[in-house]
Order: sequence, then structure tokens, then C-alpha cells
Amino acid sequence: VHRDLPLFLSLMNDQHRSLTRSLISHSVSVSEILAVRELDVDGGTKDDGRWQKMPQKLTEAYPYAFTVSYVERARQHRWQCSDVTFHCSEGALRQQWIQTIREQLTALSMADRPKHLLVYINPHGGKQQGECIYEQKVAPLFACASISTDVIVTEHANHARDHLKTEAELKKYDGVVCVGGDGMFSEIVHGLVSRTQRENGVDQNSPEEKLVPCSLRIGIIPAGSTDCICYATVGINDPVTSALHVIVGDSQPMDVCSVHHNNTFLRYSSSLLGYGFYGDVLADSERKRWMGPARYNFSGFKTFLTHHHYEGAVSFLPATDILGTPRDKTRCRAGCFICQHDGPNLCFCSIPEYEMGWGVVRGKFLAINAASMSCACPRSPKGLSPAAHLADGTTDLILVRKCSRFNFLRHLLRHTSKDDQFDMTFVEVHRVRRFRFTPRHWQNDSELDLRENGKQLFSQICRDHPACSCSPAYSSWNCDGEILPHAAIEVGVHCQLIKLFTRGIEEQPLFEDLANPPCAL
Ligand SMILES: Nc1ncnc2c1ncn2[C@@H]1O[C@H](COP(=O)(O)OP(=O)(O)OP(=O)(O)O)[C@@H](O)[C@H]1O
Repeated sequence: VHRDLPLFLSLMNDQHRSLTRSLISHSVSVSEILAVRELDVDGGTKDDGRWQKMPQKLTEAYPYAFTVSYVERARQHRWQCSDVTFHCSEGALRQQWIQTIREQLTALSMADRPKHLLVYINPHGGKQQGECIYEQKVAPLFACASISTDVIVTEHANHARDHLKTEAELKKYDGVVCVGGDGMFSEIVHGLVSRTQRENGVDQNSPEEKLVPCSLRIGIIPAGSTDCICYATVGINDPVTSALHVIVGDSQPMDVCSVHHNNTFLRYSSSLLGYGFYGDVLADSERKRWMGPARYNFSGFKTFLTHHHYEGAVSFLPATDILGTPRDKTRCRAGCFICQHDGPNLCFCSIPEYEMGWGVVRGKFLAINAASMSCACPRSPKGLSPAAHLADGTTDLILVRKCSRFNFLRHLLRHTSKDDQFDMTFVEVHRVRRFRFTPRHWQNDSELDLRENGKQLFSQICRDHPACSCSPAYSSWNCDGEILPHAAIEVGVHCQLIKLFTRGIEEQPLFEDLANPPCAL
């Protein structure tokens, strides 16, 4: 029995045509088998409905059965758990099959399948279904695959982050799973990365410091309102699909950006950093939480109408020694060649700054965005930067200069069409390793504090009135959905700092129907 051999096909063809289901031209790699278990035919324990359709004569001739649970691919990157039951005439033969498959699965467990997981559930994420999703859809799969879990239902925001940072006995686990949305994922990243740095004596406050990669993988069971990270790394936000990726022990490295202000660590970002338009949308929507999810559309429309621009200088370190560019037509997919080639070549801080060719762009910007992944989501299937890579050690810096409302609308609409959103005179995009933003008229923090109170009132009035032509001096940074308190920031990409229990988005077979042929009897 070989790992990738069409194991059951040969069993069926050679000896046991009494299968409940024909698998003509269908093979399952052992790496996608979840579990194998005996079926007690005599006692009538039939957890497979198809078993009952077996003619009596056949069950008598082949009374020994076993069931194999495996991953079956459905449409649009969805995975589901399927069972197939095999029948033998001899008990010894059945035992041989079960033992052989179990040996294969044990070998996989030794290599990369998790055996013990720490699970955090946010009961308040998305539609507040986190606990129910875990109990009904995920826990039974983990149990079937003999994965043991310690489950913590969070009691407040940052519970998971703080527990991971200090208390959690991480040595006991093979991975950390969060049940929630992007905010919950961000908590796990902050907890794990901070803990890893502390244990390795790395000072997070130094922007120049090379961070130590986390050894534990992170699984995301989507139960939030947007689930962008899940969508961009799996291709779908489906709890069962994500649980199956955890069980088979997938591993996808991912870059993480560190954000600093004045040599002080602010936050980590793994998807989008946005100043101007996306910062203003988030800041406005936070003030309108009472509106529920409708606030995003409302704030988006309002921010579009206000059309504020912000002056400043963006300096950046272009990633020059790489194969990919932000204008590529190819996409980051499972087994991505660019991530494997460019990622390991990029070492944070490996080149002294004076030898590097930093570029500077000054001007008035409607938006400054840094996309560390495509940021694709159901609303924008190609995302902010469709060719961005998960693990190449770079972020795509998108600068949208001041332009007319009409042109900005054209740019925004292109995110939802096939047209290139970067092919516009007022838009430029650079693939970078690091960047800084300094707003014009930037004052240090103490000066800002003095002026803050007086200005606040007027900037609030301006923000709330789309017709006001007076642009406030500063926007806010939207850091993966959280507002940052400072406009002047310094960002560095840390190549492959974390690993997820995914494999990246799999290429869709050209003809989906042929990939999963209907079962013939
Ligand atoms: N028990 C809790 N009570 C209140 N807030 C919590 C709790 N546990 C976690 N949180 C916070 O809730 C915030 C939102 O959670 P989460 O990301 O799971 O859902 P969401 O915001 O609906 O989804 P998305 O981030 O995908 O839009 C997170 O920032 C997290 O810090």
C-alpha cells in the first residue's frame, strides 16, 4: 500500500465487488483520509445509510466491513467529509486493511497532522454562532480524526490574545485554532507572535529587529462577519472546509507586517493597512456601530462623498530581487512558485539601510493602501491587489493620488470588474519590503496633544459634513479592521512569520464535473 496508490480501486476490482459504492476512476490519496473504522454488520451498527441498501445475500457473503472517511472536493474550493464502506469475506483481510491504513495515518500524524489543539471560540463574532458552529460542524470531525482539544470560550475582547501571550501551555499543542472572524485571527496572531518574541528575547519595539517565526500553526474556523483571511487563504469561508484542512495537517506560511511609531510597536497586520479612504470608512463605521452591518455601506458611501485627501510623504523600499510584480496576471495559489522562490530570498533587515534604494513619493492622496495578500472577499472577489502573495516577504503599496470623484469611483468600481484598477494615471503600485508614511505638518506627540482638543471639534464637524471642502489634516490607519492612533508609521514585512492550517487556494479543475464524477453502480 503506497501513500498515493489508488488503494480502494484495486481492492474493489480484484476481490470485492460487493462495495456499497463504485469508485470507478476515483482514487483518494491516503493523505486525504481522515479515519478508518470497523463496521459491525451482524450487530446492525450501520452509521452509513448506504449499507442498508445492500442485498441480504451480499451481506452474508461479505460480512466484514470497514468505513473510510475521506476528503471530497465540492464546488468552489469547498471540502466535505465523505464515507465509503468496504466489505470483505474474511475478518482477517478486513483487519489487514484497517491496520495498514492506520499505519499510514500514524505516519502522517508523526509528520504533520495535529493531535492536540488549543481552540478559542468567540461567542460574539459575526452572527454569534461560534459555539454552535464548533459543536455541530467541527468538533465531530476532530473527534473522528482522533484529535483532542482544549476549548476556551472567550469572555471578553483580547482574552485569547492575553491567554496566548502569558498563560497558555503551548508545548502541549500542535496548533491553535480560532473560531471567529478576522478580529479573532488578529488576536491569535498578536498573542502567538508576541509570545514567540518574548521567549526568544526579541524586542518588538525595535522596527529593525528580525522577528522569530512562530512554530505553532494557526487554524481559522470562519464564524465572523467578513472572514477575509479565511476567504483569501482557502478560497471559501466554510467551517467544515477549514476544519478538514486542519485535520489533514496543511501548512501555508504567511507574511506579517509590523507597524511602529517612533520606535514603539503598535500592531501586526496580515492583510490590509489603509490610510485615507479605508481609514476614514473604518473610523466612521466605528462611530455607527448601532447601525449593525449596514454601517459599512453607509460609511463607505459617506466617505466617498466627502472625498477627503491627505498630504504627506511615503518612502518605501522596493523589493527588487523578486520574480513577481503587482501587475502580474498570475495569482497566488496552493504551492505558489513565487512564494517559494521569492519568500526565502527575502530576509528582513539583511541589507544595511544605506545600501538600499528607498523611493519617496510626496503629494496629496485619497488613499494609501498596503495589501499583504489579495484581500479578496465575497464583495470583491479579486481583491485590492489581485496578484499579491501570501508568503513572498512583500506588501503591495497602492497610492491613489488626489483625483476627481468620478475618477475615484471608476477606480473603486474596477475592483469588482475584470479591468485593471492600477491602470489609471493617478494610481501607482509598488511591491515593497518596508515603507514609512509621514503626514505633512507632522508634529510630535506632545505638540499634537496640546492642539488635539481644539482641533477635534472642528475635524469632527468637517468629517460629518460631506459638503465641507476643508480636508482634515490627518486620516487614520485601518490596520486589519482596527484603528491605529498614529498617522506617522513605519511598516516592515516579516517574511513567513506565521503558518496557517491551509494550503492556499487550490486551482479549480477546468471541468469541475469531471474532477468529481458521479458514482456509477
Ligand atoms: N467574548 C468576547 N466578547 C466580546 N468581544 C470579543 C470576545 N471575544 C473576542 N472578542 C472580540 O470581538 C472582535 C470581533 O470578533 P470576530 O473577528 O470574531 O468577529 P467579527 O468582527 O464579526 O468578524 P470579522 O472580523 O471577520 O468582521 C474581535 O476583535 C475580538 O477581539
